[in-house]
Parts: sequence; structure tokens; C-alpha cells
Amino acid sequence: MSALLEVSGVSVTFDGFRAINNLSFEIGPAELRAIIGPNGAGKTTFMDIVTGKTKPDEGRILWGELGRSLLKMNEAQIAREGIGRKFQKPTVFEDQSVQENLLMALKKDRGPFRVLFWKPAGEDLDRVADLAEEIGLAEELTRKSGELSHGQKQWLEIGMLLAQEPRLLLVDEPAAGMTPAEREHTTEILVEAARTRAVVVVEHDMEFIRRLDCRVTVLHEGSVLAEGSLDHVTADQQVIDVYLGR
Ligand SMILES: Nc1ncnc2c1ncn2[C@@H]1O[C@H](COP(=O)(O)OP(=O)(O)OP(=O)(O)O)[C@@H](O)[C@H]1O
Repeated sequence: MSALLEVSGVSVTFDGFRAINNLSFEIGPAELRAIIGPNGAGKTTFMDIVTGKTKPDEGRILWGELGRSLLKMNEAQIAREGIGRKFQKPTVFEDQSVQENLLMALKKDRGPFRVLFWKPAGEDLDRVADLAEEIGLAEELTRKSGELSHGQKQWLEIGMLLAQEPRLLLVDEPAAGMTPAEREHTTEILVEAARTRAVVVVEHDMEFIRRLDCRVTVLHEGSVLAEGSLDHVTADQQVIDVYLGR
């Protein structure tokens, strides 16, 4: 199986400091991957590079079956290629219902006039109902999003990203601030989403990562320190020294 995303030899320097240092790794087309590492390891910068927010000084990032260079694309082009990113803080439209938020996020031609005159078709409503089911908000469709719990808002935002049918979803610390039950449901959503697309999760919570039951990449000083199952990487002495032992 060829990679969906192939990062090789990527480096980024901020004011003389190498935040990403000769970073190389691959992500498969329907893969769930966790990225862990100490503060400052380069996890956020890695996501900034993949989404086009930060341009590396060197290296290459190849995307899709055709192996096209992501580094030649701007942020909007990368988003259109199907790379979605979920930041830590949910950014749903609080005055709109769950259904309205999901409808707005559907992958459609949304020029200014289309939005003005747009009426949701039956197929859009069906798709929204499926998405709501997938994120566990089927009973909340008519509720105002501002009334949802923190966990539910996070799920809604994941649903809004899934509505755009991304091929790669980058998720930053999804478990932060969630109750144990919410975390468990979040795990289920991400595992399910990764059946048909790549999902990369940056997270510090080891229990959460254990439940994801996926390949783990450990970053340290902008490079891959270890990679493999959670049991494999947590038994690695270097990982214990720089991350777990702290
Ligand atoms: N725009 C910037 N200018 C200068 N230094 C930066 C910039 N962005 C990141 N850095 C530095 O690069 C390093 C990597 O930061 P990054 O945020 O990617 O780490 P991280 O692994 O996401 O950490 P955390 O777990 O704390 O979120 C840090 O030392 C950070 O201070």
C-alpha cells in the first residue's frame, strides 16, 4: 500500500532554532496514527507544515497517488485537496443548530450567490443525519450548538470536518477537557473515521492513545525518535528518558 502522505527530510528553522529537523515519515490512506512527544517536540509545527501555514526550509512532502508536492500548494489549495485540521478549541457557530452547522459544512460549491439562495436538498439532510449519527449527536440535531457540552461541541466540529470528506484529518489534542465517557466516545469517532481516511491525532493523554490502538510516532527535537505500537514505543529507553520519565 503506497503512502497518502510522505514526509522526507523536512526541516524548519525559526530564528536559528531548528523546530523540525530532517523529519521523515509516512501515513497510509486509511490509517489512524497518534503523534506524541514532549512540549516543543514539533508536533504543532508539523501540522502547520502539512496544512501550508508554515513553509519548511528543506525537504519534501508528497501527497496522494500521484505523489504531488504539497509544498507547492497554498493553504486553500491544500484544504481543497482534502486535508482538514481540527484545532484544540472548538469553533462551531454557537447560535446555529447542530443540523445547521453540519449543513453549512457540507462539501458543496458555496459561492456567495449559492449561499444566499441555497436550500438544503433531501440528500443534504440525509447526509447530515448520517454525520450526526456518526458523531453521536443524532438526538441533538435541532439544539443550538451553544447549548452543547464541551465534548459534544468537539464532536460537532469533527462532524463538520468529516462533512467536507477529507482524505486526511489532523486532530490536535481531542481529549483535552473531556470527561472519561466523552473520551471513550471520541475514540470511537476517530477509529470509525479512520476506516475510510487517514486520521492523525496529536495527544498527550496516554490512556486515550492506548484506546486508539494504533501506530504511534514519537517526536523529539523535530525528528522521529521512535515509531510502532504504544507498547513498543513506551518500552524504548530513549522515549522513557525524554518523555515518559519526566
Ligand atoms: N513561529 C515560531 N517562531 C519561533 N519559534 C517557534 C515558532 N513556532 C514554534 N516555535 C518553536 O518550535 C518548537 C516546536 O514547537 P511546537 O509548537 O511545534 O511543539 P509541540 O510539540 O507542538 O509542543 P506542545 O506539546 O507544547 O504543543 C518550540 O520550541 C517552539 O517554541
